[in-house]
Amino acid sequence: MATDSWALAVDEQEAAAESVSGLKSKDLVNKAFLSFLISEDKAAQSLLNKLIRSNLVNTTNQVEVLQRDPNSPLYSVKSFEELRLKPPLLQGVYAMGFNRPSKIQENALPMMLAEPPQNLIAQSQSGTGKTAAFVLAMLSHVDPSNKWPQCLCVSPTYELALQTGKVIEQMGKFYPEVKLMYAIRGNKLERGMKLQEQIVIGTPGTVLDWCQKLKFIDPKKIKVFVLDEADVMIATQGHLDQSIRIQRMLPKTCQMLLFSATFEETVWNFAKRIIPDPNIIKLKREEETLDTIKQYYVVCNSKEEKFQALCNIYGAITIAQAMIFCHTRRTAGWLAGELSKEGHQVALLSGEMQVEQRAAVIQRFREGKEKVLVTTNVCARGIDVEQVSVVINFDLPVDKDGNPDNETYLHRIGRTGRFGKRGLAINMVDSKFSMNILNRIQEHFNKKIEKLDTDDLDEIEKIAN
Ligand SMILES: Nc1ncnc2c1ncn2[C@@H]1O[C@H](COP(=O)(O)OP(=O)(O)OP(=O)(O)O)[C@@H](O)[C@H]1O
Repeated sequence: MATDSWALAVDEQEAAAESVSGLKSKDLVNKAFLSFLISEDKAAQSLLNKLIRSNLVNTTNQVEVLQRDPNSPLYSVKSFEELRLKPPLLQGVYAMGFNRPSKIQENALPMMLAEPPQNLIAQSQSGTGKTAAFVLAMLSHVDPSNKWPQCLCVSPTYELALQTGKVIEQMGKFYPEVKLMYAIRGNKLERGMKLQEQIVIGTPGTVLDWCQKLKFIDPKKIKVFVLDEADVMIATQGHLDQSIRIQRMLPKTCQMLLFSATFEETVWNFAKRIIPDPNIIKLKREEETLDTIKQYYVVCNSKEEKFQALCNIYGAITIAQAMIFCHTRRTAGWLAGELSKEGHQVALLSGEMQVEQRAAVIQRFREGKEKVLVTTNVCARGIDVEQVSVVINFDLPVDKDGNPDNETYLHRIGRTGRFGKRGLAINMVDSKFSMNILNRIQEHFNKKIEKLDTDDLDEIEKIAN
């Protein structure tokens, strides 16, 4: 981030922090609730992931397939040719730079393109090719000579719908007869009109209105129904019911597809309710491990001392890029300011930034324009920055009850086996409380965290080897 805009961000942050300190307790509760809402904003996180991702996420895990009819042969394809796609679609796929189907696509595409249509519930982490898969299925099933909606896709938010719409436009670039319409709030149509576009993508509330109240869409003519980001969907009040109400209007013959990045019990229950007789495809997330990470802790008495320890570390070893986690926005803002004064190029990821602004900060960091990324956990959740060799827990991760947040600890510093790069993690301890958290984290993972004396430059130098 350029110094000016960075300074601005810090100013804003500090102003926010000051306004918090001046609040009465009731307001503080509201503020806490607000930040809880932000932290739980799955839709924002999902969008952020989409915006910053440039590549397919590969995993070494195997896809699990559960077929509705276990006797029917299981097809998987290793090339797009095998799918016998319409030529303009194959052209679209190649123009997007896809050489071969991703792991999940190998199994999902033959199922989705089969005749008669099959229903599918598919779960795999973000970036594994789900969107591209269902977009291809929708485009394949459309009959462009019929001028009415045939495919309906619901997404949890306007922004996510737009992102999927972009993929439809890209992949359908050589298939201009197929038209797309966005069913999103603000897209006002004349009463009594009937849509001519073959694919409609939108948010559940508007899609429901367009099918039921305004009758722009005849749900009985829908051939493919896609419910995207089911985990995000059910986290939003009202979306679950609206999705079910849309689904009930569709004909029995309609193909129903549901996608989710995670599979908690609640998502499962919803998926089973909404998708009749499904095939199921699951691709587990690659486990993270601490095996290739050297872990240290430093004992300090205050945040100023922690900052000094950090400077000593920077003075002794060369750090290509580091990510520093703080507990609060206020600390993050302060620390970014101090580091900047020391001449570091600092990026600050802050909770009140718009999702696009956050994506831009991460993108710049990825490109190496900044060497240090200071952030709170809330902002960085779900973001994998594999290139970072050093992670500093300026504050240790704790949950809302003050217990160690082991999962977050692992996610911050762990690496997936495949990338296995060596890493360095430094934990700052500044009280009995945080020492206790550190010990419990150590016990939980059964991995020793070594003490580091940051006043001893020789000792610090050794950790870099
Ligand atoms: N077969 C493929 N070959 C190469 N790249 C692909 C392939 N399929 C998808 N991609 C690319 O990989 C990235 C992730 O794909 P996609 O968005 O479809 O995944 P996703 O599982 O839907 O993730 P999300 O839910 O976050 O969107 C995109 O940049 C997409 O263009």
